[in-house]
Amino acid sequence: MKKIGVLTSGGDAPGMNAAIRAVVRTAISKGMQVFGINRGYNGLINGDVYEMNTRSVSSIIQRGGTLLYTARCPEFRTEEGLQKAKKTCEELGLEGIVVIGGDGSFRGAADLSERGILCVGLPGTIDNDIACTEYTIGYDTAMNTVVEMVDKLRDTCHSHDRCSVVEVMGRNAGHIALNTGVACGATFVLVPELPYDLDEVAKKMLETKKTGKQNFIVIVAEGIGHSELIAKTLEAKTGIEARATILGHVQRGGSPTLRDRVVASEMGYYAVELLENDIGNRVVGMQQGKIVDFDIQEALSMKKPFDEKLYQISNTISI
Ligand SMILES: Nc1ncnc2c1ncn2[C@@H]1O[C@H](COP(=O)(O)OP(=O)(O)OP(=O)(O)O)[C@@H](O)[C@H]1O
Ligand SMILES: O=P(O)(O)OC[C@H]1O[C@](O)(CO)[C@@H](O)[C@@H]1O
Ligand SMILES: [Mg+2]
Repeated sequence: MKKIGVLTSGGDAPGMNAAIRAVVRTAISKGMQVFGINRGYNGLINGDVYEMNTRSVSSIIQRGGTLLYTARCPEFRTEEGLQKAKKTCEELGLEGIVVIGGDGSFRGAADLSERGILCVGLPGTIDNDIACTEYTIGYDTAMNTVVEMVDKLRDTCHSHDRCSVVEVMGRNAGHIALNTGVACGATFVLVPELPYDLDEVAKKMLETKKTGKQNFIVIVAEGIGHSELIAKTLEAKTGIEARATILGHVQRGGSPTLRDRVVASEMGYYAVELLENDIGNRVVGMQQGKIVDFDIQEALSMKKPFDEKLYQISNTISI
């Protein structure tokens, strides 16, 4: 392959820029031409594409967001949209595309691969909810943002002897909630993967209060939601004043951590190696710390286990 494209799609994630940089520079170092596609699959449909060089990606490794912008593109789910995208690729001579995004973006990448444009997916989402990989680009940065915010909430909870109910992102996955809960010493973590009972949460708050505990953090995963109602309910059940905070999109921004920059660089390099060898319809992932790749359909059919051991550890030591 001599000409490839790169795009970002779905929700953005810190480290996407580091991945774009790695793709562009690896491709150029291998004598390939590389084109940036703006706003996900929209750019492919509308021909919003430009040739990149080594300097196009200068000084972006430390920046959050994505230089190529991102979008959700309903038209790409139609045959007409896919044919328009294919036509853009054929006109430009693009033989392969690196798609940085989540599971939806990978479905689109599989559809385009089936139509002759070989795509390689890189997992870019803060949620870490992609089954074929232990790690997704953006996860570490988002969790560190949550930890920084919850530490601030802890300060004011401490001053007022309160409970802070903090809702964190993760769509239908509780990985961010569980890990940040452990890291912030949360009394309870509520995740969509496991059943919960607010009577149990209240009971634990009251029991630990008896031993001298004066302030409380309860982490609620986005998939559970209703954090305002949860705060009110816990206040009514315990008599401890509670406030809800929904952290929201602040979790999607910011300068990527070392881990996100390094993993994004490794995965970007790996994706170009696949395309260089005319291998497409693959998703790049990490297994036991090593970068590996899977057939897209196989990757999409996998199920990600939830770390119940860590949940148990969290409950045991937050007393
Ligand atoms: N089944 C599908 N077939 C073809 N294209 C799809 C399909 N699902 C999603 N896409 C394309 O991928 C884009 C991104 O998908 P989606 O909005 O699900 O985000 P994602 O990649 O899963 O990322 P995240 O969940 O992290 O935000 C969609 O807007 C659409 O263009
Ligand atoms: O960009 P939007 O549409 O607000 O998406 C928010 C969703 O995207 C994510 O940030 C990443 O998948 C989820 O955690 C969240 O549910
Ligand atoms: Mg998704």
